[in-house]
Amino acid sequence: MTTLPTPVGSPFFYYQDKQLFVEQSSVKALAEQFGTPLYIYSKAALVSAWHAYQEVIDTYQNVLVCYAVKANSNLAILNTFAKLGSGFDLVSGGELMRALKAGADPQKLLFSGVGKQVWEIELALNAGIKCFNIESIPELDLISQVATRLGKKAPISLRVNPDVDAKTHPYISTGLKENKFGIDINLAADIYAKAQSLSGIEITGVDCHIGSQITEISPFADTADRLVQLLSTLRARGIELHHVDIGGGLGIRYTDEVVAKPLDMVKIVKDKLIAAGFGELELVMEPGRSLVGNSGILVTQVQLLKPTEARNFAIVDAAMNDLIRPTLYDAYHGVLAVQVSDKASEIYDIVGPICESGDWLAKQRILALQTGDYLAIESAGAYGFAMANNYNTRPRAAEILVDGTQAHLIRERETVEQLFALERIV
Ligand SMILES: Cc1ncc(COP(=O)(O)O)c(C=O)c1O
Ligand SMILES: N[C@@H](CCCC[NH3+])C(=O)O
Repeated sequence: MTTLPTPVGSPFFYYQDKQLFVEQSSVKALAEQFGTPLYIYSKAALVSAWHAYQEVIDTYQNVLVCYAVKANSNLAILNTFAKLGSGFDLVSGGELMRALKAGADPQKLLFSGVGKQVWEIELALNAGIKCFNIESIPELDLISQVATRLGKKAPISLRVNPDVDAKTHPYISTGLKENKFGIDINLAADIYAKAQSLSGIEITGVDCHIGSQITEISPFADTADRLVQLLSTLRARGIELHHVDIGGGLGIRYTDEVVAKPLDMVKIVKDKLIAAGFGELELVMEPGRSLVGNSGILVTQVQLLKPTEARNFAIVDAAMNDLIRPTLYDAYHGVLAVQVSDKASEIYDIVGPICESGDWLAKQRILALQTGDYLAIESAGAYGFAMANNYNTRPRAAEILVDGTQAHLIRERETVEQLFALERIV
């Protein structure tokens, strides 16, 4: 008897007759129809992930969830969340244009990031976004100048760096003193006082984001303690805010992680705010990965098997340019056979065709493989396609959104001609 693997994270990916399905659609049929490498997202999984945040909104009312566009910025994904009522957290003018194109409400847009440029600030001011999350004093001055020139006031939060340990991978931790992000929380009260005196600035909130793929609640609790201290200092100085933005960062299950629900995390933060007399402030959140990560897979086809003395390599048609997380963070992604075989299993490293030793997607996985088989790389909905690139002149993959039995092509596969269309021989 062949035991079927268990997909992680979402019930919308499952096996039926040894075949992997996304909702009511066969992954093999989609791979044959659209080719590989292929990103496939489940609409039901996206909506279900949103519902975990809707539960927070329903429980506490005065809550705004702003999906972090960087995690997966496809217009169809943004539109799905916009229709569910989501706002968006943006880090570039490009993301702002995407969000507007996808139907975002400008009043639910946040602009984060350490290096906002003048054209991006102008675009955001003219769109009438909810808030700029400010990361430094020079940025505060710049935004005030641009707003004054346009005859506007820029609504701002200071992104404070609470110096808490998010207990995650160092490359995706952002709330420690040595990270480039945010403003030292101990300096924030004075900078708010300065902001009050700037002609182009309207203070509306405080913001923080301590890192990504956080699985424990305690770093959020520590952050809430630090925020409450700051809010009290500001109140004593006569500065009242409208909202508290606790950022994103909740993790997902890649293997066996047990991750807190958004409501459980928010309850701890809200309890602290309420106890300190700040319960009436609007709560803003910027989740990315937890809304999309386990809603997507990357499907790839085995090109050939290459046994060597040290390793069995399965060389597949997806590579580090399609999904860079293993190479960049040593990240683990589950690998599922799209069609489970009764043949004997072996241990494989799943690698791409790119000329880098770091070009691997998974190591030491037990699989029964032959040339032509399809594999699904799990938990690829967040920071997958969004971080894809064209290294080795590889066109980026197509993207499909499955809704029940229907599959919508939401991004065509790039062509090689498109990759050099902007280049000139001189
Ligand atoms: C400012 C900001 N907000 C939100 C996010 C989304 O984070 P996550 O995908 O971990 O929820 C990020 C990325 O980590 C970020 O840098
Ligand atoms: N790209 C990272 C997350 C970074 C989040 C950006 N602040 C990842 O794949 O895990």
